[in-house]
Amino acid sequence: MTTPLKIAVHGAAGRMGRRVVALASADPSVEVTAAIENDQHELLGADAGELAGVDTLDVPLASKWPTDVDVVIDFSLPDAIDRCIEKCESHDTALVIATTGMTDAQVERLRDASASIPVVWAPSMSLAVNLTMKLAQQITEKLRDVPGGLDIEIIERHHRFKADAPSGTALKFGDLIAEKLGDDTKHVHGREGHTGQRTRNEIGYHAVRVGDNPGEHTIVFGMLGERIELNVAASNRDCYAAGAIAAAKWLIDRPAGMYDMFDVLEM
Ligand SMILES: NC(=O)C1=CN([C@@H]2O[C@H](COP(=O)(O)OP(=O)(O)OC[C@H]3O[C@@H](n4cnc5c(N)ncnc54)[C@H](OP(=O)(O)O)[C@@H]3O)[C@@H](O)[C@H]2O)C=CC1
Ligand SMILES: O=C(O)C1=N[C@H](C(=O)O)C[C@H](O)C1
Repeated sequence: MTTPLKIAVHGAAGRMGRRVVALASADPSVEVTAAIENDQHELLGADAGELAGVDTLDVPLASKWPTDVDVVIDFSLPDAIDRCIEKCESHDTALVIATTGMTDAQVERLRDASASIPVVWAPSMSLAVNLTMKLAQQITEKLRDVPGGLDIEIIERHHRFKADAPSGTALKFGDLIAEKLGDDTKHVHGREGHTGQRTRNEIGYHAVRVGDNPGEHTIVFGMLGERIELNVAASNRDCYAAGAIAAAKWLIDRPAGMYDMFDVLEM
């Protein structure tokens, strides 16, 4: 039997961190060896397995950076990202980064780090979401020049606790669609007041925050006379956690570089 992959979960007490710990603890090919949290967290010292609702793992929630780790899986906050990148770089540890809402400077920093460590960065680790992104690109390509014009709007729905808007996934859908629409695409966030008619080259974004929705994206392709709507909705967070663990396993054999879930899923 091969040695399990040693994983550290960054943001381990969060909604996503707990699901990564739970799924990883049921997978014999990986082992959670560290659970990282901020140094003020009220649950520091608690067992990561118990927090995740599974067996005791003898892995305490800690803020100190671990040394003996193969891959860090991050689901945290933009404020926590700089340290995470710096530590992975200095410890030569592969990094799966799932946090959304990073600044442009943080993305640049991540790209710099990927010169020396392998990184998977994706706003959605879900297989279904990534497949839907490809479908959205295909539909855009086919309908782009339809007589009467094509209007594309992105509606995302998430739980009331989400801190960033629009979702990282909605923004990625928009970027991928814009690649097919052309360079003059405008990204318009919500509408209010006397906006005038919709222009031809815009993508509209609408962020809905309701209850405990774990993530839903609808891409509307509106034409004169008919409409397509692509909808992809999570019913729980395990699609993201499973995708992140798959990314960690895939990443361990890769050279330094910046990868995404299209690479992991071979799409
Ligand atoms: N790519 C993907 O597939 C997905 C991405 N996400 C993204 O993942 C991120 C986390 O989501 P979610 O789990 O719902 O959020 P939570 O707020 O539930 O979890 C974030 C965790 O990170 C912790 N944290 C804060 N600061 C630090 C630090 N310095 N070091 C380590 N941990 C820290 C938080 O602690 P505290 O509570 O004390 O602040 C919290 O426990 C979001 O950006 C979200 O958009 C979510 C789902 C899927
Ligand atoms: O915060 C969340 O919950 C999610 N965030 C990610 C995003 O911003 O795209 C992914 C998923 O939709 C859940």
